[in-house]
Amino acid sequence: MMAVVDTASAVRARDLGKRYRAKWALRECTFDLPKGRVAALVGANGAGKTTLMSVLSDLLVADEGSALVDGRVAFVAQEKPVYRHFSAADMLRLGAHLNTVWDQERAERWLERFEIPLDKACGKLSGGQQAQVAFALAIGSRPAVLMLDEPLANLDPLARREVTAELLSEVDETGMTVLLSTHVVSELGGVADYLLLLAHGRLLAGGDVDDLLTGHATFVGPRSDAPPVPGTVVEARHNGGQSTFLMSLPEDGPRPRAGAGWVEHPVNLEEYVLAHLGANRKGIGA
Ligand SMILES: Nc1ncnc2c1ncn2[C@@H]1O[C@H](COP(=O)(O)OP(=O)(O)OP(=O)(O)O)[C@@H](O)[C@H]1O
Repeated sequence: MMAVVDTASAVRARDLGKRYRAKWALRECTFDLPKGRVAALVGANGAGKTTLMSVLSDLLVADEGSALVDGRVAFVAQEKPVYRHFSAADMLRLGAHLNTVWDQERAERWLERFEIPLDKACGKLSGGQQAQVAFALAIGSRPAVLMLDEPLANLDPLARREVTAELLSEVDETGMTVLLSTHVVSELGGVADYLLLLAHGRLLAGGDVDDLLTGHATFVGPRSDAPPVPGTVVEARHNGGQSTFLMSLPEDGPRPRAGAGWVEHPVNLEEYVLAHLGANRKGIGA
């Protein structure tokens, strides 16, 4: 992967595509991820999240398009690989040996923070604890861009909250950029400030979370086949005498207002993601 010089983007992808034999797993993927952000990569099973991260980390070669990453990348794969017979301390020694840049204190601090024993064989740690060792290794390598494939998957709810909080403070302290894939959309609020939404290998939406959410609204009112404002209906639900429309509002012109009887609500990140994924469930056809 070529390094980007003098740009505000940590990752720049242009028409990125990757196929496994004849089947495209990623197609026409274009986005700029600004530096210092925590970006959530979200999509259904098989949407192409791991493929995208693997291409950005140079583990896979793209079949079309280009990707530029600014600086060193650390990628923690879904399986959170650690050597079973190595202790956490051994893993950190390995990290120090393998990485040209290594911050032992930072890596140790992560393990201490999550009370991971340093001397126990990783094979005897729980899945969540092994994940913490893999995170500590990645953090210790002081990456410019940290990519985490399903970092929250093995963690209990409290650990999920603590890991995301720690990641935010690492971002604050180091200015690194984080790209994390997850299915735990309900816990992204206040964590991710950038969203990449994938469906069937294509990018449905990419951008600043606040911008994306501001451009959407939910309207609840009397049962109706048509929405109360112009725009694109992302999701419509009809319940008894009531209709609910989650709308993507027109980008140009003043913000539309619904007529009497309709109440407008802001859309949160989870509602946004679920509505868009639901709308694209049937497939796009690569
Ligand atoms: N090594 C491979 N060989 C063939 N097809 C593959 C391979 N890896 C992934 N695929 C296919 O590519 C598509 C994207 O897979 P990918 O693992 O990137 O999705 P994902 O969004 O990470 O899924 P999940 O949420 O289940 O981890 C899927 O259709 C998958 O079956």
